[in-house]
Amino acid sequence: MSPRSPQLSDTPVRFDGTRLTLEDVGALSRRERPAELSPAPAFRQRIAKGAAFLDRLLAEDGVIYGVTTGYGDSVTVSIPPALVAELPHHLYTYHGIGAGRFLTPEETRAVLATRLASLSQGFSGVGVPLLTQLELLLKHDVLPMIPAEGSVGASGDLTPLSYVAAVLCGERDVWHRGERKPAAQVLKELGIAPLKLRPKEGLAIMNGTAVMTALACLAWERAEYLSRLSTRLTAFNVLASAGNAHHFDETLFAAKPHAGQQRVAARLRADLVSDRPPRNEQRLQDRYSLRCAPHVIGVLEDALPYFRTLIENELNSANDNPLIDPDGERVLHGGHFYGGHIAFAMDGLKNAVANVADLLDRQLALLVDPRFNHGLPANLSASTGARAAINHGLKAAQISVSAWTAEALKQTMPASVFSRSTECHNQDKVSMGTIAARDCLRVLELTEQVAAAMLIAARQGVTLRQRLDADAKPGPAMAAMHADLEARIPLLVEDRALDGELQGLITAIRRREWRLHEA
Ligand SMILES: N[C@@H](Cc1ccc(O)cc1)C(=O)O
Repeated sequence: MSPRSPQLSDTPVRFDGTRLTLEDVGALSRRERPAELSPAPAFRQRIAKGAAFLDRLLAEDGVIYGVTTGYGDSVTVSIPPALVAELPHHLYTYHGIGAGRFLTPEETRAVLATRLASLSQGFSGVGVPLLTQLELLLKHDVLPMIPAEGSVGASGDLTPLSYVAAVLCGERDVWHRGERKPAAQVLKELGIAPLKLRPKEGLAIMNGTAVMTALACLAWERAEYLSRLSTRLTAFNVLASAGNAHHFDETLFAAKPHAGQQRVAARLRADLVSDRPPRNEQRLQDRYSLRCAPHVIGVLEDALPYFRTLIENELNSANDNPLIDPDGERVLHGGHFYGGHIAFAMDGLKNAVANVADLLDRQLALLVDPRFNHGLPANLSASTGARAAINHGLKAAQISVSAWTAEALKQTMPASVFSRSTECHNQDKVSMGTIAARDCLRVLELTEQVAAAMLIAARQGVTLRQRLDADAKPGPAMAAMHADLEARIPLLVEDRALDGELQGLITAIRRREWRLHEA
């Protein structure tokens, strides 16, 4: 089985207000495709029209929230005309209080793309130069250093996005060509003039859901792959532990009409070539972690399309405040920066993924235990004879899997229920969507570790089963994957440290190197 190469393509992801997919964001985040702001005159005119309307309104002495007033609860403070131009720069300046880890380069590119998608809707009253500046950051891979913590997710992601706003204006630090540098220096080297924000542009950049939505796009792709991978791993575990393929019978699953669950069962049938599976003489019904695998993975599989809709609707939304209607020439004051849908999607996704980690952990517990694995050696050690006594096989790998699973399960507390009133009670109900998205990424990371260890167990367990039973044969796709695993991981006979191999497998999972049940 040859590893899948990155899906590089010259076809740009075009920003013109038409619908983007989360795969578009994923491709931009990995630099598999370039970004392009549409040059179409109609698109650019529409953007310019909103900005021109805002200028006119301002000249006619209109009162516009966040342009001629203070921010948030300070809406009652009027800004003297002479200071209006300085206001947007104050917004990002006082929000420069983020903390925690920095977003990764991939996450940061996804944030830039997601903000550009929102502003390209043409409802934010920004000028074309702001959009062009975001496009340039993506093009030249100039990545604002964005601290991950400090957003309540319902004035959008104000504090983390202040780092984007500041960099567009040549302030704070960026990650560029593998180094942290001052934004001013990098923009200068690239011949990019720092932006001077127009009225409302600070709010347009910051008062939205781009950080949580970007993280959600990346999380969804990882979860989708884990759904397929955990199905394949289950098939390996059924084969290795001489379990029953008849638990995944087509008629059985037709009687319970969850489409995703049915899909998982069909994938297991294909892997286990079990149209008419033999009855296992050792045990008529397997334990739940095998028998109910479609019922656990199926929850994730059934939730994914719904979560995709939520994430992509947010991605393709104007989510700042106020919105500027360029056609109706109205300023629409609302609360589209509220990230409730992403919060719900990420709280739900982390729960479904952590349940899969738990399922795999239980499967491994059965597989390494000679009381449950139907004839395989303890800890799947392949060592025989006198040396068998000192070799411990996958004992520590299984303990690690238990630790990672416990940590994943611990992250599943919903973030959205921890709303608290903040900012002088202007933001008195907030989404916590960014925290939910970060939790979800952590759960994914831990579950990928679990899955990587399970790949080692699958390689070992299937080889050992086939030594006992030459008829234990998987379907062709699964056989090819086992051969690939044999090439990657030498059979564990004498004890060795497995961390290097584990890391290699984690990387392979992140790169989605195995094609799994693709149509
Ligand atoms: N999201 C707030 C705006 C806001 C911006 C910056 C803040 O520091 C606080 C609040 C609103 O539109 O009501």
